[in-house]
Amino acid sequence: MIPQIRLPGPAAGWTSKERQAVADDIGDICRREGFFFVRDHGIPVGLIQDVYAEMRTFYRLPSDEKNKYDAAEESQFLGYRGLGRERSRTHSGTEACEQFRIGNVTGELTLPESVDFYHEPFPKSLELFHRLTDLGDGLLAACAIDLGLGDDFFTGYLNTPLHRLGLNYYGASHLSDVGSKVNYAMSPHIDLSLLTILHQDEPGLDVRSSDGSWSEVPTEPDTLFVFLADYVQRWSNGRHRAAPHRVSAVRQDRMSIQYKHRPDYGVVVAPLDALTQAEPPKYAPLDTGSDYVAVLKSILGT
Ligand SMILES: O=C(O)CCC(=O)C(=O)O
Ligand SMILES: [Fe+2]
Repeated sequence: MIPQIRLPGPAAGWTSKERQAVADDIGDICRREGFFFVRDHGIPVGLIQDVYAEMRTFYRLPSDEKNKYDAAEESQFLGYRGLGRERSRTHSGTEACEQFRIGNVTGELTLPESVDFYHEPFPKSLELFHRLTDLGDGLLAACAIDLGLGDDFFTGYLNTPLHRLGLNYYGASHLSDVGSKVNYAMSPHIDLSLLTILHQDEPGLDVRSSDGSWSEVPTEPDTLFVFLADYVQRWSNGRHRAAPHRVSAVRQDRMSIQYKHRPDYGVVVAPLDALTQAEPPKYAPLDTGSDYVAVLKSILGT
């Protein structure tokens, strides 16, 4: 059973007392499993439905239209990843889905088009992106409180953050179209983010608990699924757990919306001194700029 947390409404309006209450509610869960549902997050279900409508419109376009938005290092990996474009990190094939990313870019890298170009097909998605950024900030502050770091610990690393909204489409025939030899549509992984907030229109997401067992994440229209990811786990020296997840072999059309809350470009994430006194560092430092670009280049083959 996945825990469900009731939030005190839209995160942009949380008082420090409310943030503390959220920290009290999620702290134990973050330390044990790192995933949970949230209700009463203040994001209208209608907005989420509008995003699915935008996705349906986009993914029905002919390939040459979609490929105009092709994701590459030059686009800071915003844009479209067609079927067969993203390599699996765990097997020799590709992920069995089409994807689109919108989000922020960094001034430290160049972008050939205006960022608005990539947001053009997705105005409602951009609105959702901003609301999820508020929620990500609030949940991250609650994590920081639970870790004893103070609620604004992460804000210094979030000046021009590279948050991302992923819009994924898993078509009923995509697994066979890419000749997949494995029984899942997206390989098991943890996200390269601080935390991720996800909504799915159909089941398909599986999450791995700390005892190693996988369970299916149910679909609940008015709740969001939250899981912790690499950077929080690394920074906290594993005190907060990143949740491995995958997408099972999908036999019908399925869409997911995942918001990845990310720090600035070029932050070196390493276990914090304050959290490595009892235990030695378990994770190597990771650069949210060069290391992130290297991972994306390796999976997108650019
Ligand atoms: O589609 C999903 O439910 C999960 C996708 C995912 O894990 C990702 O894009 O990182
Ligand atoms: Fe993921």
